[in-house]
Amino acid sequence: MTNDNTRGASARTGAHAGRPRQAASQLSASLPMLDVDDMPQPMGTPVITFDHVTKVYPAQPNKPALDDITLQIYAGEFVFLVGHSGSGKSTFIRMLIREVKPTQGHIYVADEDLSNMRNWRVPYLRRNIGCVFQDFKLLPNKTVFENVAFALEVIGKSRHVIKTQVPEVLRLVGLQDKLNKRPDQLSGGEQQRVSIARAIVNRPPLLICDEPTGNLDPQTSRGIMDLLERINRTGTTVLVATHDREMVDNMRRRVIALDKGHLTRDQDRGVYGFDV
Ligand SMILES: Nc1ncnc2c1ncn2[C@@H]1O[C@H](COP(=O)(O)OP(=O)(O)OP(=O)(O)O)[C@@H](O)[C@H]1O
Repeated sequence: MTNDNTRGASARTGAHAGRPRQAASQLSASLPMLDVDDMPQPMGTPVITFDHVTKVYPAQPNKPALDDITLQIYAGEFVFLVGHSGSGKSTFIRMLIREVKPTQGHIYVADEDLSNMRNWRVPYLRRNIGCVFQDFKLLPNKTVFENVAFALEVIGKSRHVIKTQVPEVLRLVGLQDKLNKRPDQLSGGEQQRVSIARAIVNRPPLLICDEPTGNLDPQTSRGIMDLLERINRTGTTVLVATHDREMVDNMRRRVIALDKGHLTRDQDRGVYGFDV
């Protein structure tokens, strides 16, 4: 596959050498919530920078999971990460939340270099990144309200904040009538809405979704993508790793394609583009 990089030059330049480091508590402030009407143009400070990032897992020393990836994602963008199974999408995401460190190169989230980040700062990083996974990861014995509230409790938010923000976010995802249901009393689409509500209840500037529609039928998937698009319109940067060809082709957002660990395409208003 050819490297079809159609992004503007400004989206690919800008090494971080010499930039001041920021305290973890300043991450939110440095990732402004933009008021975005349409598709935002790359501008301002990148939310995510990959600077010649390579990841080699010890179990596969001759086959990098990611190989020399350089790219930037800006505040307010909606980006699809696509590629065959094993192309490196999950590794890309796991590195962003510092579950995995690069073997070479640097990753910056809001100017903070994750390679040098002290372990005690990692929870502060993760407060600023909402995560949604294919398998929802809800707590089965807690209600919808409690599942979302838990995300605020663990970071020490007051009962007043919880009482205000949880119903508000559940209204946003259309679950205001299901506050007292347990996950096993909900459909797959509703469970995914709970997990999205949990991911955004603390208003993170960055939302990362790994196969958010992988377990859902096409109509339910469209509802989830509409919701992600609405969240993006409030200014949240959204990164979605997916195999969902129909969704990517319909939404025509930025597409970053990986193939065997290589960045093969980075396209505005892109398409899924792989033969099945
Ligand atoms: N913990 C690990 N140890 C060794 N190799 C790994 C590990 N995790 C992933 N890999 C390898 O790294 C490569 C990229 O895997 P990754 O899971 O990032 O791909 P993916 O695109 O997310 O795949 P999928 O769509 O199936 O989830 C694969 O060759 C995989 O076997």
